[in-house]
Amino acid sequence: EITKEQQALVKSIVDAYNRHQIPQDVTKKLLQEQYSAEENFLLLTEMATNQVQVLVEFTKNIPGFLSLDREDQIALLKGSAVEAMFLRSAQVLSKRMPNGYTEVLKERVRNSGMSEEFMTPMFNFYKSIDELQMVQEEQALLTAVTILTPDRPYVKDYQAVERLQETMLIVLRKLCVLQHPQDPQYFARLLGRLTELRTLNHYHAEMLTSWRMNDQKFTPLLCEIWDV
Ligand SMILES: Cc1cc(C(=O)O[C@@H]2C[C@H]3CC[C@]2(C)C3(C)C)ccc1N
Repeated sequence: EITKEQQALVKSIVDAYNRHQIPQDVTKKLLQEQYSAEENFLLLTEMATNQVQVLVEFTKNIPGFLSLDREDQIALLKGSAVEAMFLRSAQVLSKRMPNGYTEVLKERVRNSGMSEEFMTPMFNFYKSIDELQMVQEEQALLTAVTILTPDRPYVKDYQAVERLQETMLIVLRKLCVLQHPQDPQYFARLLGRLTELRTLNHYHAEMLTSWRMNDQKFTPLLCEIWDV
């Protein structure tokens, strides 16, 4: 019951999602560089900067995104960057990574000057995403749904964004029914993760402030996307 048009939509989104992955050199560094707090923080900065670049490239490939008002495109990117990054890194951190990466990244996050109060919700989120065992179509569509959230600050044409998000949600729901026939609540649980994601915005904003206070170095791209 997925139409030809919807199949084409899913294919283009999954291709974009896979085309813009985190380059191997960033993940390889995770295993090689030494473990000083400074080195860890620099690695996370590089990882975050890269994830924002990957996010921008992926977003440009979401059918219809580039036909939105230019300023709304920026508002959606800035409004969803944290959530999209946590979704993407949840996949990087998921068990399916080559063994050891997950633990190494967790260790580096733990020893990077990030305080415990952000660590807990972050790793709880990673665990809840891992339990869903999403297929790549679901991961890519859920990221597109997150980016196309109409109620971000400064979005002017709410309806235009809502229409695009609606298209993605309809396809995602069909995919979930086909992919998890034994679990009729699966789609609802996926959307529940988006609610959990929004709470991470708050923790992330505080994390940025605490890093700022310790005069930690950010890259220009990270300063631009988060107005720091
Ligand atoms: C401004 C700034 C932000 C981050 C960040 O958001 O990191 C993200 C939070 C977790 C989710 C994706 C991250 C890279 C993570 C795995 C550390 C990392 C370094 C940095 N200088």
